[in-house]
Amino acid sequence: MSPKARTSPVPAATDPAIIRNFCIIAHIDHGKSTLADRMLQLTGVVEQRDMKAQYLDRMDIERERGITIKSQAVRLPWELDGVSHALNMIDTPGHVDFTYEVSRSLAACEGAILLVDAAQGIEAQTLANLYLAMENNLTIIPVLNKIDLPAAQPEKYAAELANLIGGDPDDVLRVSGKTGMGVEALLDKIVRDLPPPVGDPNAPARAMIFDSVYDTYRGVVTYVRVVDGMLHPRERIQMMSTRASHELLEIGVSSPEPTPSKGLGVGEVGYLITGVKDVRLSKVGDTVTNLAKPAQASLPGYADAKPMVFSGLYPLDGTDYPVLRDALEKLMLNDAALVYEPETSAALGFGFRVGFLGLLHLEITRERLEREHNLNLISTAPNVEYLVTLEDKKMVHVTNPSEYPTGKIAEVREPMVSATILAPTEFVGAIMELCQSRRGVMGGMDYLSEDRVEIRYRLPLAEIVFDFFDILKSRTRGYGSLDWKSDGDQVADLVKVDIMLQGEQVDAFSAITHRDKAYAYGVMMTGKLRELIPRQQFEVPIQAAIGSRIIARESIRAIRKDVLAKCYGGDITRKRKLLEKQKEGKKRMKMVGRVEVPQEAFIAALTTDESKDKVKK
Ligand SMILES: Nc1nc2c(ncn2[C@@H]2O[C@H](COP(=O)(O)OP(=O)(O)OP(=O)(O)O)[C@@H](O)[C@H]2O)c(=O)[nH]1
Repeated sequence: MSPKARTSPVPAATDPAIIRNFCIIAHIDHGKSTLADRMLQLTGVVEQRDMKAQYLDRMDIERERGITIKSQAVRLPWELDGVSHALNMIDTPGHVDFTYEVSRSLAACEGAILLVDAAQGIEAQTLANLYLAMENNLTIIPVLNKIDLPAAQPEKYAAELANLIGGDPDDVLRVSGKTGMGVEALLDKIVRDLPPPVGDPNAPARAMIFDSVYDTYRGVVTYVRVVDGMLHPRERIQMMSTRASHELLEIGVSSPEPTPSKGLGVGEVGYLITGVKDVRLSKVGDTVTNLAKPAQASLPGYADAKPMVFSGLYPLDGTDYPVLRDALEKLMLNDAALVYEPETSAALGFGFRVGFLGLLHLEITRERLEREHNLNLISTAPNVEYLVTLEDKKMVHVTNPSEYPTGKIAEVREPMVSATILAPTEFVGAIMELCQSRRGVMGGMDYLSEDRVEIRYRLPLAEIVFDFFDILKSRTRGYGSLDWKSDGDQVADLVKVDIMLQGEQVDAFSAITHRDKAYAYGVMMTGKLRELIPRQQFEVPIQAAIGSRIIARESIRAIRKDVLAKCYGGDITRKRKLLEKQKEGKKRMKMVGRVEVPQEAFIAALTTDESKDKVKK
């Protein structure tokens, strides 16, 4: 049957019986966005000629990197047995940094397609997302994707999936998002197997906000799922957490372009526009109700996204500070997970301490700031947040080594995570060794099949958030996958290592590390700086210290750079030119005490390999 024959105009879907709300959950790269593309095409909502890969990934960065960052919701018409249905599909991100987006989307659905690459099998985020879906009581449709690949092993992985969620391996659908094979059958199965939404159409309206995005032209666009009652355009609505009221300027569904409608009823997923300019006024997790007939109780919300990693962002050119401030403000309109506050560094000048969900989030934010606002930025070495208790019982939250208290410290607590690693059994030894070296404590181990194992560890966040995944990948030859979630905190033996140039402390290079690793950090940093800082007219000692104890030392020998050395004779204009040029060069230097440090040295010393050139995890 041709795709057209199976689709019909979107019905005014106020009858919940014909609605199905679902999301696609998968490990990163298992093909969610490609499958979503095929569904858009098969249901006819996107014309063949307008189709482009990853249709729903709207941000440039999403397209370039081939990853989904923001969730998207689209309505798809699908006819089964002569009845028109409205399927609301919510595409979700796969990377662990954006898990909070996934959990929000799940709460708006009745069902989830659990998509597994037929050449890879179950991976860590497959499990993590499956557990999230189960916690939300979703009906799960297991699907193997990429069956067109020669390396696909559908039999093996269908058995693995059936073993994991129960059921018969033959019931696991096999599709190819690339060729479209099996996708029609999947759409049929969604209609047949997923329960329609239930809610009370006559009750006061209650709609849950699962995403809010800032659009330059339309202001904040809020995505909602209506649970009870109905929302109409032009009526006044109320946000239940703040009691703030707004007029509904527009309400509609994305299919996938925004299409205004006459209202949204029980079970519907759509967008609303109120004219507010700040996503925080349309907070994710909040409940929207009618002002005239407000609901009694709000829907259960979600936990706020909590920043895990902090880094200082400084403009290379100090005069760009106001531009950076405005840019951050704008970005925050769209990214409720981003937090920032101004900070100053003796070495880098004025900047901001910014909290991120993880390194990928940091990198994407930095890239967007640089690209969309034409900024050149230095980001300082990322840090987790420590809780320091002083002997006088005062407690300090430290997100920046320069805030580390100098007084008598009673204890320092660091954030912990519980991590799940999936890999072929042959790598168990290598994985355990890696986790052990990162101060991990093993929680358990399960065999998913005879050649795949799930290993659980409790580890300090600081030990896994930076380069752990890369090392895991290389030690498992690319087969290991990792997922983690935060798991309280723990007392740790941490120290602050300071770096000094000619006896002057350079705050931007300080770090908080475990005592056992302080020496290695000191040696690494002093060595790196010796290479990076040009020789000066006097000798420059570079020292690493814990308090007043020096743990590593290097020195840069003196030199006097005479730019006029090659200029014999008395050509005054040429001499002046050379001296002018030297002055220009010096502008790019930062003075640390009497030492001139080139900007590049800061960038190179602070750029850990994983905060650079990293594309996908
Ligand atoms: N051969 C084949 N390749 C596929 C299929 N589906 C997806 N791919 C490829 O797999 C890669 C990842 O696909 P995406 O759709 O971007 O994966 P994703 O799960 O959406 O990734 P995130 O959005 O980053 O979570 C791309 O290179 C796709 O072209 C398929 O059915 N067959």
